[in-house]
Amino acid sequence: MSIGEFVHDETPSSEIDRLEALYRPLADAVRDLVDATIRTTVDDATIRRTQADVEALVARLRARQLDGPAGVRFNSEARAWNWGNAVVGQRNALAPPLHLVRDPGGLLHADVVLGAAYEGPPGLVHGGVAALLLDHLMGETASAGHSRVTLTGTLTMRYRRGTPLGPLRLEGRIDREDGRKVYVVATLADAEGVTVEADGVFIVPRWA
Ligand SMILES: CCCCCCCCCC(=O)SCCNC(=O)CCNC(=O)[C@H](O)C(C)(C)COP(=O)(O)OP(=O)(O)OC[C@H]1O[C@@H](n2cnc3c(N)ncnc32)[C@H](O)[C@@H]1OP(=O)(O)O
Repeated sequence: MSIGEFVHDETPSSEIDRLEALYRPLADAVRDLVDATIRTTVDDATIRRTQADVEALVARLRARQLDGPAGVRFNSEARAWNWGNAVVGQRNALAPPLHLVRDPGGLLHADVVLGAAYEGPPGLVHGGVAALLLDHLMGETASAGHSRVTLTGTLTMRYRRGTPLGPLRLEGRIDREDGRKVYVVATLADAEGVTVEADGVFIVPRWA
């Protein structure tokens, strides 16, 4: 990864707010489409008609688009946006998405509801999805409010019990720091308590 992928872009924060408000409902609708596609029991003809409709919508969006991924952009107001991010991308229907909340005292948390699209074992969250969400939350924790860039160096997960689909909470905090290494601990929990514990080393890369 090079620093060239973080692009300085002087789009005002108000315009980013406007674009978020425009795209978020579209991503929500596509997310709903994914869930409906998994769970529908309609007849074959309806499935085929829906497929044609979806293909027409895709063609409409492809009329004008970027050549590659959206990347990460930031302006001089310290506003950063990454439309396609796998966990928080506001235009990404694959992202749950996670809304991160910084608590006084350095804890970062997020409440999320995971549905059928995130299933691994029956009724349970896929282990890789749990790791994905925790990795992102921990990376954001290590970056200390976007004051520095950190990348995941080593991530360790302990799956204590299955995580049921439904409402969940993630929490992360910095345990300690040693030079460019930031040690983060985090949990994923349901209403009954912790299901996954994670600890990781996040590195401020030498190029940052
Ligand atoms: C601001 C926005 C916030 C958004 C948050 C998003 C969170 C998303 C999290 C991710 O998914 S990041 C993507 C997944 N991670 C990567 O792709 C990282 C790939 N690896 C690298 O880019 C480099 O290997 C890395 C930046 C991790 C380290 O390269 P450096 O050249 O900067 O490290 P260097 O070799 O100088 O080592 C510095 C220290 O870190 C230690 N270290 C290096 N790599 C490590 C590693 N992988 N695990 C643990 N420790 C590591 C190394 O031993 C050394 O310790 P000491 O100072 O004690 O000697």
